[in-house]
Amino acid sequence: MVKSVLGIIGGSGFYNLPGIQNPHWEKVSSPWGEPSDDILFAEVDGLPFRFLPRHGRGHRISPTHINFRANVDALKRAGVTDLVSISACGSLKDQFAPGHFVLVDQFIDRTFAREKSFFGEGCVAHVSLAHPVSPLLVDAVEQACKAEDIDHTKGGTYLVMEGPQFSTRAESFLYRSWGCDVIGMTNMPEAKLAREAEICYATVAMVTDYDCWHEEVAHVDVAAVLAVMKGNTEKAQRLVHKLAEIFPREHPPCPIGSNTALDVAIITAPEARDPKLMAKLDAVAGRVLAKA
Ligand SMILES: CSC[C@H]1O[C@H](OP(=O)(O)O)[C@H](O)[C@@H]1O
Ligand SMILES: Nc1ncnc2[nH]cnc12
Repeated sequence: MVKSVLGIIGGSGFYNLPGIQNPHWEKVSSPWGEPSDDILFAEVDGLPFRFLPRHGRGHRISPTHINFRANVDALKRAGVTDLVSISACGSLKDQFAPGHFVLVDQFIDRTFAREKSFFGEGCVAHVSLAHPVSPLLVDAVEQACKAEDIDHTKGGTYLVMEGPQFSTRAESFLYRSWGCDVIGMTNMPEAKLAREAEICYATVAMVTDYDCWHEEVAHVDVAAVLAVMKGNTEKAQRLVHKLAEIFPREHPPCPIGSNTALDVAIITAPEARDPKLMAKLDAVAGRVLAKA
């Protein structure tokens, strides 16, 4: 049995986790460049725990400039088996009011200025993203929400926009017409890269605003986001503590194969693979490369 290592990526407003046992920040180097920050290593009742602030402490990095590959690779090197993203988002549905948490299960990726794969020239891979989040991990997050009495909905589609500007009203209405539930700027390519790295992934999308489609609510700005974010972060920190407390110490196999995604993904013949790229893939694809 594989031992679980729980990783959290903290989004806007969530840059640290007070009250955790044996915390220390460690620099984890990655061949994919600079991660957003050092990683906070800690333990919760024997469960290894890792935390990375997505925008860096002090919120220095905008969505487009986050090095998602370095972040996911560094978390993989830090041993993470399960990764929960905690994200601020806009709501595209009346029933998801500010303060509500949506445990997203689908994404539409509209980003266009980001590196989206560890693979490419010298080794081509196509992982499945039909089910981008890992059901057992979402179940555990939901259990923690219930235990902490956090108002939440399981399931929902997160539209990922490039940003950093918020949407136009026409865009907001378009995404509503597509049936999307929430909107943000960060969960792609993060979810794609987690799948390539065989890390189980889930997202807690914490609603801060109604974007700009609502007839009775002013369009989103940073002040509106900040006004709700503090309360959301306090709830998210409680949620993370509870999740770590209840999380299975032995990692169950993922029913959708998140942790074996590369078994059927790499198409490049072994003799045609670029040794330089293969060296960079040592952490992400180590499990399958060791077998080859
Ligand atoms: C400060 S509001 C916009 C900002 O917040 C969200 O980031 P994160 O997912 O890291 O919480 C959103 O995607 C934008 O990057
Ligand atoms: N309305 C919105 N659009 C994109 N990202 C967001 N993050 C928080 N609110 C958002």
